[in-house]
Amino acid sequence: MTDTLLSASQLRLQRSHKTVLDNISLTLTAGRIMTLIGPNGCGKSTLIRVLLGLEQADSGSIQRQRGLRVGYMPQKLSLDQRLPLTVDGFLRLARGASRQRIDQWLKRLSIEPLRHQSVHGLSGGEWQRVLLARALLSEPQLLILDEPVQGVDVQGQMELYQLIPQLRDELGCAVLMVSHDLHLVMAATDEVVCLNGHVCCSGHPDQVSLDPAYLDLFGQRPAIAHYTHHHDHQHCLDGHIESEHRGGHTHD
Ligand SMILES: Nc1ncnc2c1ncn2[C@@H]1O[C@H](COP(=O)(O)OP(=O)(O)OP(=O)(O)O)[C@@H](O)[C@H]1O
Repeated sequence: MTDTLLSASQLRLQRSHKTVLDNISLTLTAGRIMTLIGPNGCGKSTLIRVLLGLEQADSGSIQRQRGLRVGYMPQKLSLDQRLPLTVDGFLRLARGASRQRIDQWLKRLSIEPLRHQSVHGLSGGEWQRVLLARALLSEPQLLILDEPVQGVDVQGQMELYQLIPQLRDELGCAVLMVSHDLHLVMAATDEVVCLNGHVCCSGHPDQVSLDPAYLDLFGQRPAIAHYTHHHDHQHCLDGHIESEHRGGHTHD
């Protein structure tokens, strides 16, 4: 099947006598978004590292499409604080970086004004967008995002989860992402895999949210009441209001 970019079969991995991954199989297909969800320590990041080839499973197999271009946004990236590095300089270090692509993704992700800023002074949300830009520089066929919204405020989380399907449409890529909250990613995913060492359940988010295995793991949570704020204008990154979008109220 030509649309299959990566397929993993019966992955098992033990660390210090603990079974971290137990009989995991999954298939990533062009144009589809898969979300891994599960409690802390259930093996999400380890699975991603195994799929990326950064860690070796004890058994099982992984087949990748030949020459597959993968963009990876890690959960953590530690940079030496003593290293003077601007956003532009950081992005230029990435695989696939070219002047044109850096310009393109800085604009597309609305972080152009950060270009000459030090990476060490960025807010959590700004840093996540820079990491996303870095993952996109190789024009990936498969985009892997390990907790892309950590450190991002609720409004920013919504915006990022809206952006991900848009990027999928623009690039035609597959997306594999890790999230802690099924309700937040509901609209931004085609398939959810609920992990707890093994695959507890998987399928469309509507199905998974009602699956007894999911409810066992996460409990019968009350529906989350999201605060929805209908903004009638847009802000620049420095906090000013963009005048063409200014609506019925103003800020100091
Ligand atoms: N090298 C190792 N030695 C021992 N245990 C390990 C090793 N690597 C991972 N583990 C354990 O494997 C489990 C899965 O870790 P992993 O980071 O994949 O979880 P996660 O689902 O991504 O967690 P979180 O949501 O907190 O990021 C954890 O219990 C972790 O302690």
